Amino acid sequence: MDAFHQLLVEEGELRGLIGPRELPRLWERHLLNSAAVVPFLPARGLIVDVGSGAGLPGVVIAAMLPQAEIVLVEPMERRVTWLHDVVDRTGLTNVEVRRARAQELEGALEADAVTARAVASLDKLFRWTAPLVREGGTVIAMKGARAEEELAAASKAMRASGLTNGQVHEATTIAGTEPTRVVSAVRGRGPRVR
Ligand SMILES: C[S@@+](CC[C@H](N)C(=O)[O-])C[C@H]1O[C@@H](n2cnc3c(N)ncnc32)[C@H](O)[C@@H]1O
Repeated sequence: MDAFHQLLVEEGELRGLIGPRELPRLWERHLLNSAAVVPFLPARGLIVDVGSGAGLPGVVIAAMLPQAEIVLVEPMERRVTWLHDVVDRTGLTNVEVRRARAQELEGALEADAVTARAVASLDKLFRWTAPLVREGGTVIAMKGARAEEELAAASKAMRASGLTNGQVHEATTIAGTEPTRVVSAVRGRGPRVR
């Protein structure tokens, strides 16, 4: 985590990944915020982070769950290059980087959980990520203060994608840091309705 933080400090702004105002608050706003999803994930198995960008939350998850396999999915070449550099320079051995849009990977991955932070509206996310999750697996989306409203608005897309049990959880890592909202949904049994 320290090595990742250091890389973001040294190169994050230069490589267009993080705004200058974010640098002093990388730990709280980005790294600890990303760490808040970890309790919602399995300690082992395949976890796919869609739209990883600078590596959030995927790289943080990989560092915190060394027994899980993490696939970072990112379509932008520049960001994919960065993610490969991060993997090389942090020495993480449980990470694979895939250059793709989530929608292009249907049938290619059967994840135990898929995560996404600041990637798209929930209705889009449900449609993009549900096909990447095994039955009984979970979709985990990090959302802001309006998570409940967004979940209500996306309930049709959630069901149409074969997901059930949509819930909003408030999550924090250490006392004093701003809580974040985590939306979870489970891939149900039965045929998906499109
Ligand atoms: C606002 S950034 C957030 C990056 C990171 N998750 C974070 O929290 O800092 C959104 C990222 O999602 C990626 N993205 C956009 N559409 C996508 C799609 N259909 N599939 C996968 N990634 C996508 C973008 O290239 C971008 O890197």
